[in-house]
Amino acid sequence: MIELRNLEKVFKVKNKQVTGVDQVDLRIDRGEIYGIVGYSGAGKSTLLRCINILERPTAGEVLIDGTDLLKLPAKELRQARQSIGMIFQGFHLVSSKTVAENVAFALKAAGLGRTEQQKRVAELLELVGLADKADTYPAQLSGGQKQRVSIARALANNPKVLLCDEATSALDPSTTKSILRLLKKINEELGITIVIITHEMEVVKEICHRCAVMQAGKVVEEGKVFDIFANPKEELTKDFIQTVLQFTLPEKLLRECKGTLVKLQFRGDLAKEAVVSDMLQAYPVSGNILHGKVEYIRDMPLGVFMMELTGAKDQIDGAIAYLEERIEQVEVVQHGSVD
Ligand SMILES: Nc1ncnc2c1ncn2[C@@H]1O[C@H](COP(=O)(O)OP(=O)(O)OP(=O)(O)O)[C@@H](O)[C@H]1O
Repeated sequence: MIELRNLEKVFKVKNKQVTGVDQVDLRIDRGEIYGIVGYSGAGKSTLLRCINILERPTAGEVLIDGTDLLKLPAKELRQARQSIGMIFQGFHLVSSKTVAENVAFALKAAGLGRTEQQKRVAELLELVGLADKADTYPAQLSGGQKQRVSIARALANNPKVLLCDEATSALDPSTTKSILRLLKKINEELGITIVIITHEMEVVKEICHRCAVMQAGKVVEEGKVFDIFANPKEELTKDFIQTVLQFTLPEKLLRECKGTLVKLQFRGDLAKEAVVSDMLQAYPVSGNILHGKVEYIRDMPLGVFMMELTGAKDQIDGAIAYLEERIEQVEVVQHGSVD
C-alpha cells in the first residue's frame, strides 16, 4: 500500500548538499505496523515526512495504493494527505484549546458540521480512553494523555495510514507501553497501517510486524521483526538488538567462572529445555545456567541464556557441537581454564 521507490532527499544548506534519504526502496503492506529504526541523523524523520510529502523528495516515487503523490496537483495532494494521519514526539497540541477543540479542529478543516463534529469527537475520545477529559486543557494533562489527544486528532478523518514520529520518546517506560498498546489496538480494530520511527528497539519489539534499519540515509537491513531479532545480519542491527537482548554477567562471577561459557539463543522456551537436558545426558559434562531470559517479540518467544560447561575438553567440544546442531545460535563466550 505504501511503496517508496528510489526515494532521495537532498537538502541544500548554503553551498553544501546534505543527503537526508539516499535511494530508499521500501514496501509497507496494508494493515501492518512497520518500524524504522536508526541512530540520530540516520534519516528516519526525513523518510517519514517524505511519505506524506511534508518534506518533498528530490527524486523517486511515493506510491500510496498505487498513486504517486509526487505527481498529484496541489488540491488532490491535499486530499490524499487527509488519508495519512501523523503524530509527533512533542504532541503539537494547541494549548489555548480544550481537548475536544483540539480534536475537532481537524474535523472543521475537513468541513464537518457542528453536530457531526461533536459526535465524532466523543467517539474518538472514547477510543483513546479520554472520554472524561473533553473540556480539559493540554497543560492539565500528562504526557501520555497528550499523546492520546494527538492520536485522536490524527484519526479524526479516518486515515488509512498513521505516521508516528518518535511518538513515545518523551514518555516514561510504563506510559510508552500504554501508548503502544493503544497503537496496536488501533491497528487491529481499525485496520490502519502504522509506520513508526524510533531509536528504541524495545518499541519495535513490542508492536511492529516488520522493520527497517537506517544508517546515513539508507536502509541497511529490513525484514520481519522476529527474524531481525533472531538473526541480525548487519553490525548496526546487532547493536540495536543488543539493547533488548543483552545481559551482562557480574565481573566477579566472570572472574570466578573457570569453565567454558556458552551463550545460547533459541526460538521458543520449551524447545530448548529438552535439547540442554539431552546434551547433558549424552556427554559427561556439567552445565550450570548463569543467566537466562525469554523475550517476547510481539508474541513469539526468543530465549537467550548463558551456561557454564565443565568437564573434559573433548567432551565439552562434543557437547558444543551437539548444541550447535540443534540450537540456532551458540556462541562460546569464554573458553574454560580448567577441565
Ligand atoms: N531541514 C533540513 N535541512 C538540512 N539538513 C537536514 C534537514 N533535515 C534533516 N537534515 C539532515 O538530514 C539528515 C537526516 O536527518 P533526520 O532528522 O531525518 O534523521 P533522524 O534519523 O530522524 O534523526 P533524529 O532521530 O535525530 O531526528 C541529517 O544529516 C540532518 O542533519
